[in-house]
Amino acid sequence: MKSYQLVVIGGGAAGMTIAAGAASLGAHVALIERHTHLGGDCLHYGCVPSKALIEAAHDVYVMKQTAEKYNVTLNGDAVYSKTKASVDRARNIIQSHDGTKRFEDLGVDVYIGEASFLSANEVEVAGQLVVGEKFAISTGSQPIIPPIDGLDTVPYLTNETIFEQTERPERLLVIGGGAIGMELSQAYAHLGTEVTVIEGAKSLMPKEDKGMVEVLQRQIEQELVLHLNTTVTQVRKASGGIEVTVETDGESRVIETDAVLVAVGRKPRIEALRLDRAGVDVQKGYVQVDASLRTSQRHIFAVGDTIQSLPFTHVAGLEGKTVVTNALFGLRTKPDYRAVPWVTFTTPELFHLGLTEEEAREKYDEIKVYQTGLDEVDRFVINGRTEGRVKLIANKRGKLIGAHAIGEQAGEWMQEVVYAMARKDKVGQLSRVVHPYPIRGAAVQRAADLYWRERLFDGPLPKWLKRYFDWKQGE
Ligand SMILES: Cc1cc2nc3c(=O)[nH]c(=O)nc-3n(C[C@H](O)[C@H](O)[C@H](O)COP(=O)(O)OP(=O)(O)OC[C@H]3O[C@@H](n4cnc5c(N)ncnc54)[C@H](O)[C@@H]3O)c2cc1C
Ligand SMILES: NC(=O)c1ccc[n+]([C@@H]2O[C@H](COP(=O)([O-])OP(=O)(O)OC[C@H]3O[C@@H](n4cnc5c(N)ncnc54)[C@H](O)[C@@H]3O)[C@@H](O)[C@H]2O)c1
Repeated sequence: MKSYQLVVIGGGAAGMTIAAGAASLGAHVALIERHTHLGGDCLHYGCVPSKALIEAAHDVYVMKQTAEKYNVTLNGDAVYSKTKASVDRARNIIQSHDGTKRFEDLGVDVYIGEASFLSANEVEVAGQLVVGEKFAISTGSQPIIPPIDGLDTVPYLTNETIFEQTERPERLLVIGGGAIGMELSQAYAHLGTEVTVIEGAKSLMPKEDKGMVEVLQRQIEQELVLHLNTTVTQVRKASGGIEVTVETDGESRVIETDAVLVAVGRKPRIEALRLDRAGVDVQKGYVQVDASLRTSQRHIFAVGDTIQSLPFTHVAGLEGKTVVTNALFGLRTKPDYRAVPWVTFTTPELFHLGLTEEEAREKYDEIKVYQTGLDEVDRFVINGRTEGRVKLIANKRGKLIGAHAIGEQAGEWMQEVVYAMARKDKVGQLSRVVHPYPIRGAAVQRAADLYWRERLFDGPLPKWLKRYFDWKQGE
């Protein structure tokens, strides 16, 4: 039996941040991971392989578009083993930065095995007893598998298996039109797969600003088949592949496919932890925490995808840093979620910060919306990639409360708005930032310029100025 000042359970984005931070400050730390590798979902089954796949698929898409544009004939299809090699390469390199050795060098004891609480201060892992003064639960999440008749009779894919496929399916049916569904369905479509997406809701990506989703939907519908407001009622093996029965407005139809990807959301991975034995409260499947990320047992913290905050790697990191100081020094600091952006890496990219227009209208009596199409921004015109828009949302005093964009590389050039929101800037301040001509970020400035145009030209000022200049002329 060994005892530690801090025991971190789960070696993903949040757990690695906590273990490295606490050990660097000199604490005695244990890090427990059920897989033989650290890195968590983001590195092995999430962000990294998905972005590598998207990038490879994007290369193929751009290559085909470019060939068509310049009248070049391409022979043959992209070989999937090369795409898979890009995915493996990205994972391997990043894994080498985040391997067990890095943590052992920092003085962390790494335990490999699935942890379960025996009591509020003891966990068992691979037959060993580990005792802790403080604990951090960072065990992440797992895919939700909907109760669809026959789904378990076919080898359906999830984010945990799709990146291991060595062959590209000719036909892919994706259940769920959210972040994973959109990113992966489009990537496979770009690689040449015939893709069908089944989304239960009336629109794609319900958490996103509607104006942005409209643009995405227009693009997506050119590349794959989309069924909204549709449910899957049955899945079964057939001689030619897999038959999926779907229902829209009471009407059934059967779709034949070679593979099915389930992407209908995620839930915390906490069953194995036996939180009941530690006395940690769980509600609706999430670990309950207060604003300082303490659970119902004050010495046990929970972070990342196990709690009901924002399920992103950068948020897991933000929460992990908060836990280091709170657990080691007994502080009550809170993660600041006010300026947390996220990006869906579709083509074009979808950027989200703060309130959507729909949420802002519900929350405030009066809001201001400043938006511009990318066809009004020179760099997008030059590149011939004008599909997209930027929307800045402000309260009646002009303070930024939301920002959304869809466009080529929107995740990169919208970052200046995150800085502005974190500084509690007004929209007008973004207009004063000098942007080198002709970068894509000028789209932000162009939308922000509308703030001044409204103030200067839509009010009484132009009338007064006209009178003044008429008077001067007549002097
Ligand atoms: C396909 C996909 C794409 C994504 N893309 C992005 C993206 O582009 N950007 C972004 O910000 N987010 C993305 N995400 C979300 C992101 O992956 C998660 O929000 C992030 O990984 C959460 O970090 P975490 O530390 O909470 O959990 P994880 O990174 O999943 O780490 C949890 C770790 O705990 C381990 N564990 C679980 N139970 C136990 C146990 N009992 N004992 C020991 N160890 C245990 C797991 O094996 C895992 O290693 C994506 C997710 C998916 C599925
Ligand atoms: N770029 C990124 O940052 C990124 C990328 C991928 C995933 N993620 C993270 O992973 C999380 C999970 O992604 P996800 O796509 O699984 O979930 P999601 O919540 O984003 O989307 C799930 C979708 O499935 C639909 N749905 C639910 N049940 C259904 C059913 N039975 N039939 C048809 N449709 C159904 C929902 O209406 C929703 O649109 C995201 O919330 C996000 O935080 C992030």
